[in-house]
Amino acid sequence: MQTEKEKQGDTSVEEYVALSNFSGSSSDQLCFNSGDRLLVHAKPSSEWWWAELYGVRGYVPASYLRQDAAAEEEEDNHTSLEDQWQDEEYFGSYGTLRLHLEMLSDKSRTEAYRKVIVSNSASLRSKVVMDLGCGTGIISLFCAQLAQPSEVYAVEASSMAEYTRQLVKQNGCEQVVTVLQGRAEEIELPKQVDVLVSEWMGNCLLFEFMVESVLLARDRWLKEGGVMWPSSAALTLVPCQANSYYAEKMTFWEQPYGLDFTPLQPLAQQEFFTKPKFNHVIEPDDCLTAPSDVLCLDMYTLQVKDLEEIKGQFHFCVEKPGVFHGFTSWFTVHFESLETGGATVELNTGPNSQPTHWKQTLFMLDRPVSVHAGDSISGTILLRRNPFWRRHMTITLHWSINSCKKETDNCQANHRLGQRVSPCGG
Ligand SMILES: N=C(N)NC/C=C/[C@H]1O[C@@H](n2cnc3c(N)ncnc32)[C@H](O)[C@@H]1O
Repeated sequence: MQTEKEKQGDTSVEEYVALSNFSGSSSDQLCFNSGDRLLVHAKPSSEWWWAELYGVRGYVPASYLRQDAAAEEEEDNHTSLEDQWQDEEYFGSYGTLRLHLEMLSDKSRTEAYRKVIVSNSASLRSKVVMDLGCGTGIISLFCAQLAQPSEVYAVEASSMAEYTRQLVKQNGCEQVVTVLQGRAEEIELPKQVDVLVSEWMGNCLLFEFMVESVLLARDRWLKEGGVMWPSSAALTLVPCQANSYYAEKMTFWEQPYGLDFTPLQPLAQQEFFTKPKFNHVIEPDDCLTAPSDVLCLDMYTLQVKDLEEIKGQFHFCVEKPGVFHGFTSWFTVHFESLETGGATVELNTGPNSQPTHWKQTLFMLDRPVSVHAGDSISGTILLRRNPFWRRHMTITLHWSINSCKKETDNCQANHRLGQRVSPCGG
């Protein structure tokens, strides 16, 4: 039987299977559905391929496709959904103390949740609370100690749950707090809840995609009119300088020990500047413009399907001359008051707030660009969830710099374009 390749008589054509639906966002992109068999004619980049479906050709995202043979292979030793969520590794990592110690040692984060409980203690009286992904149970213990809810369901999927039960007992909270071990989207709660509280935010806000579990639990267990904590979340971006990082990873090769190692600089760019730097600490002075919230999530209306692709736009006005090395991002979440008109609590992980264990995330440009006051940097950010590895995403930044140099007495805007595609995952 002739394969598609033989039929096409075109040796370079390969057949791939679509893993997920894709609705293109521009006329040169091909729309397809999960299971469609596409003919890939060219792979101009690692991100976008030129493919054909039912005789129509267009660009398709490579991460949505599996090589046909591999797809059959996968069919045979079927990759389970748990594997696509990497549950064993993920919940295994939360079964040890390392990450819980890091989160508990983060005063800014933990105090923010305590402040939410304290400032809503009166309204929490007789309420039913779900603490999703409770870890050691710190938020549930705050609720039981600092307020008088009638029930707190502390849900934890990892093996930490058995210790959390001991901590609840050790602190005399077993009358109020019930620890339930299991994935929040699978366990049964005794009743609906008035408040769903969770500390789900990952790097770049969404990495780990624990937020999906929060949304599923909201739809299943939150009473009509119930409260989500956090209530909203925003991802913030700012064009920035990163002189020390640039010096450390790039300038270094110019003259190590008096030798010229510059032929290694293209390697350094590929190895150090094509992936996000998660543990970056940006100084306020490194910001070239005012920061801007590029994505805003409303935890009451956000749907799981919205998480596949989230788009934002930005337009930054450069305030001072400097070197544009890249973009830095961080997030802020807000906790609305249980009382109408009550004070909102904010947890801001940016450079002008108390440091947190998330720090900030730096996306380096391939090469730095000098900018001047009055220039503008505008473009788009696209968070695209990986259709296969469900805790991962790719962040794509497109930008253009419009600079208006008055050197020749007239304003010639010169247009410099850029793109950074960053895989955000393990
Ligand atoms: N990354 C940040 N900020 N926090 C990570 C916080 C993760 C904690 O929540 C638990 N967890 C995560 N997802 C679920 C789920 N669907 N059901 C039950 N427990 C879950 C993990 O085992 C950690 O203990």
